[in-house]
Amino acid sequence: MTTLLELQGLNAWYGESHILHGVDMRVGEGETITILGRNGVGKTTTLRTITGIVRARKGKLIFAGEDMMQVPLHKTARRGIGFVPEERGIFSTLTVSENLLLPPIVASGGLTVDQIYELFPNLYERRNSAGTKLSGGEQQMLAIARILRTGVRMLLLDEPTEGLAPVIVQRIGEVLKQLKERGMTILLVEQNFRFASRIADRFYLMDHGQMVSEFPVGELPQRMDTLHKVLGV
Ligand SMILES: Nc1ncnc2c1ncn2[C@@H]1O[C@H](COP(=O)(O)OP(=O)(O)OP(=O)(O)O)[C@@H](O)[C@H]1O
Repeated sequence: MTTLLELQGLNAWYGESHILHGVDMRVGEGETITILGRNGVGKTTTLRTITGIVRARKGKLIFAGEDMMQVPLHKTARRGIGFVPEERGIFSTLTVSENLLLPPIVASGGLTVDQIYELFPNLYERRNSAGTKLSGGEQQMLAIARILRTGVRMLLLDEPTEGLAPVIVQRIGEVLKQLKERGMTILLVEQNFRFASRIADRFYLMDHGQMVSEFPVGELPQRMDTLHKVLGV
């Protein structure tokens, strides 16, 4: 499998705070990877460092063969990395369809608005509703949907199921599966094992700003006891 994203010895800082202490990770083209770890170990910071939002960083960060350390923040999306942050970033005064059309197209091959509405029928029903009127689940779907239009090659998702009802979590899982079938590469930070085990090919376990283990989804059952201990869930 071709490597799409590679991190080697990645370090990152917020001011004086050293948060990532040499992260090593590889994501193959078309793979779905989940990062697990307790609160505060650096999962979100890993995603923010990959996207270039965190600039105080050192180490190797290669995306599609290109050294991303040299790419300015405003150009990272154009390289094909789409980030859905935990706070979702929906514009509350704009309608669903206006939110959808906001991010610029960065490459061909993205979904059309019609394809997006096919994938998210509830967003079609709410296309004229303002962002403020949406439920948490609808906001999460809109945050994912609007990136699909842009033609990115890789989706970074930060805890997409947090605080959502089981039926919505299931729907988001189905959408991610369909995206995977279309060849999308997905990197997910997620606490919900059950959700993650339905879509992930591999897992990385993070602790103290490093990846401490890596395993395929098939090994999840025998690792459950250790994971429960490490994650405290
Ligand atoms: N903007 C910031 N400035 C300074 N420190 C930060 C900032 N954001 C996060 N941190 C700190 O960096 C560390 C790692 O945070 P991060 O959000 O990456 O953890 P996480 O594994 O994603 O956990 P969580 O699930 O709680 O978000 C934490 O100690 C956190 O307090």
